[in-house]
Amino acid sequence: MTTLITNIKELLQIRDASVNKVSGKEMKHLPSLKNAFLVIENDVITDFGEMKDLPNTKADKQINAKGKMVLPSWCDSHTHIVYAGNREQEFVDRINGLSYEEIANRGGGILNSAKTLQNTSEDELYKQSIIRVKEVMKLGTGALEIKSGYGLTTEAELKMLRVAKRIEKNFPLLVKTTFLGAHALPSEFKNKKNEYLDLVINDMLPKVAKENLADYIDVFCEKGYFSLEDTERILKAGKQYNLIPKIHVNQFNAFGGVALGVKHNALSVDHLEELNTADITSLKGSNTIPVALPSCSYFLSIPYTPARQLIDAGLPLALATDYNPGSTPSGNMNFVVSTACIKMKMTPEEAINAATINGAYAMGLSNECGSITKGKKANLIITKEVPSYGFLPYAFGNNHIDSVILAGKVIS
Ligand SMILES: N=CN[C@@H](CCC(=O)O)C(=O)O
Ligand SMILES: [Zn+2]
Repeated sequence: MTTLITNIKELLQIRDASVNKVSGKEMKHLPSLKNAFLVIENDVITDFGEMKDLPNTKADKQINAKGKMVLPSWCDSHTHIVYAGNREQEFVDRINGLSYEEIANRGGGILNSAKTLQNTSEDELYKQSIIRVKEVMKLGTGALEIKSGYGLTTEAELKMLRVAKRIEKNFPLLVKTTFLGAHALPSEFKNKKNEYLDLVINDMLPKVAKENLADYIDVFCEKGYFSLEDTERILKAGKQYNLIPKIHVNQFNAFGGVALGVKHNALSVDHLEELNTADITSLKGSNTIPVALPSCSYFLSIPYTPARQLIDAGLPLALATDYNPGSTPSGNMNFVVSTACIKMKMTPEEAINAATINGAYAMGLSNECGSITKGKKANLIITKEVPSYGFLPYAFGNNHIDSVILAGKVIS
């Protein structure tokens, strides 16, 4: 099956296959072609160029993108999209003055979601989760990292990851899965943190690995959750099963989580709302990419990750949603890109780079998606008629997507 897209006003994010991420000043550039065509064979991009060089291709399907932009679909490298129920009541509690921390200390927060999920069947969890998956696909997401961490028992953690694997199998998205058994300390283990870590390491982890349920390992490294020592124990245990770290650090406190991630060759360190000079220094020269989650900052009214400091220090930066019921009940990457420009002073070029090629890197998918490159998956966004690509983050909150192509097929 050959699909030909013609008359593209501007084809964005054209990259050579050798580019796996962009850093520092390079993030200001978004290579593009004006008045372009693109050819898809089955699910892969096979050719593109300027309309004047359009080959005599026999296409089964032709799409006229006159006045429209085409760009790679969003790569959302940090989500908790598999969850049960919601935490709308906590949202109202916060409006009425309670803090995120106070709610968690009362047994709300992650433990609240875990209780709901433990009492939800695998089929029901799948049913609830795919509503969100279908919604984010329509919003232009073509690659999704999915974490466990709302199970907190062996059975429930495995249930979450099996649901994530079913999503991978049944949808045209690229999916990577992450085991986050150390997301919060269940109340049964109060004052017995080491016993819970033993359970994560000696029971959950071997079972996750045996069923091949995870690509990455994550820990919520934060005061009141898991310390540097706890995090290191988990990362070392994950290494025995070839699970690469992708960790939650510096959401509320900066105390060395970034350097620890770098030391353990983390693929990414995520959140970073609190960041100090030592954190930036430790990232320099490493293969670890920082990931910012602006929708979380927006929803919780906490600081935004200092994107300018990171990029101006020559580092790469990725953007993701953090879609979850507590701190970010939204999986809209378009909103993330706009918010990064508006609140984090990223340029449209930087934000689009961060949400595509760098997002793909942050989930180990740079060979498969994140740019318009021959041989990469045909996961694309076709915008409505817009004056320029900068209009996408500028006219925030509006839907600029005309259609989404995933694995070579128009899905909406
Ligand atoms: N910070 C840790 N985990 C999630 C949210 C947890 C929750 O409130 O459910 C996050 O990334 O924000
Ligand atoms: Zn998260």
